[in-house]
Amino acid sequence: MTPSTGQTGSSPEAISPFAAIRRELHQIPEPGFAEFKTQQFLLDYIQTLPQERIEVRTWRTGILVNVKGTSPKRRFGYRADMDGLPITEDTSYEFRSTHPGFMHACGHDVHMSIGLGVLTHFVKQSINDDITFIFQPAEEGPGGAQPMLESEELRDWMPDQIIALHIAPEYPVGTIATKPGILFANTSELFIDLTGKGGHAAFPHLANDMVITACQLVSQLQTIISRNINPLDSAVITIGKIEGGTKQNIIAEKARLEGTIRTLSADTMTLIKSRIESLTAGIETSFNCKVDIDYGANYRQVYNHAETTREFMDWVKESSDMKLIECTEAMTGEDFGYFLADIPGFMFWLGVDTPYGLHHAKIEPNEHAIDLAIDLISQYISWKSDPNDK
Ligand SMILES: CC(=O)N[C@@H](CCC[C@H](N)C(=O)O)C(=O)O
Repeated sequence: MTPSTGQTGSSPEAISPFAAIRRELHQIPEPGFAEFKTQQFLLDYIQTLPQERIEVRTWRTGILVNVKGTSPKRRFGYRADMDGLPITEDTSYEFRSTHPGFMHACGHDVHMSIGLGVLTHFVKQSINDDITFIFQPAEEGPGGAQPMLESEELRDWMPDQIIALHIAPEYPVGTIATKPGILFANTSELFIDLTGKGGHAAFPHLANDMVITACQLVSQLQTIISRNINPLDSAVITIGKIEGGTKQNIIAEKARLEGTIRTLSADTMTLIKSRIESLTAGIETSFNCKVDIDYGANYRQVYNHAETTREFMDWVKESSDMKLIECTEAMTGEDFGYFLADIPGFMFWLGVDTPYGLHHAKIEPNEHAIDLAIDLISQYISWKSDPNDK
């Protein structure tokens, strides 16, 4: 765990221990609730720390660590997500994913290594209050936050205030961005199965072609955004995957659309789902087919606690070396929203300065952000836990 190669593997620049950990994690991305190697890697690292003031529990493929304070009055929480994405990596790294077809393309390797860094800090340097470190599986789906919050394992280590971060490719290293109130959207996955009548390519009049039907439906779905949503509101429907048919000269009996819906309000989500159901009912009639809709995982919005977030933002401006941007909300989703529904706290964007966006096969977050984030969060929690304060 002491690689001496640089950011892309081609430079001889030395890297920090937590950037080295990130590289180890980067090589073993796993799907939600199958983060077995990731869990073991984290447990192995935690085992190397002094054990006197920590307790460790596992929950499915997640991990909870309790760091005991010296005279606790409250409990802070840091949450990191653990899962990778089904993307074939195309970075210039020497430490690319060793799991074909999977990649940490959403920064969860960075989030976890920052979690280990902050944990290491507080194991070595005690504070008054307790801290729960939450390594949460399945953020990309089907969603680990909600069941983890309901788990026995978390119940007596439930934080009074919680923090999480997400890497932001578009911001420079040394920058964080956040805002009070809504930061990330409400999301719903969307899976639509179309079943018609297959047939010979030469006899379209004897079949009900689900490729044509799927194309029509994709176009109709976009009219919900352009024609049914108030232009002063915001919503997104993205169909990210289409499957259909079996061969070029066979009319497709089946097609499947896979996508996601994003809204800034719960009411708009309800409206969109109702419009999808009306449009698909019309598709059933006009294309003489069967349509099945599955909304998959639904995440509630990430809503930053106003007072706590404003206090953090003021502290960053006055007491840290990081540059703070008060950003606008984004249509990304995050099941950390479930934590924030129960516990005051906030999420912030961490600048990692890379030209490729989240979920891109070429994304290469700048690892210098890791140590900056570890320092920032450690200092903030220490400040909050100071008995002379608040
Ligand atoms: C930060 C980020 O990229 N989050 C994901 C969360 C996925 C939620 C769910 N699987 C969905 O697609 O609705 C995102 O895609 O925004």
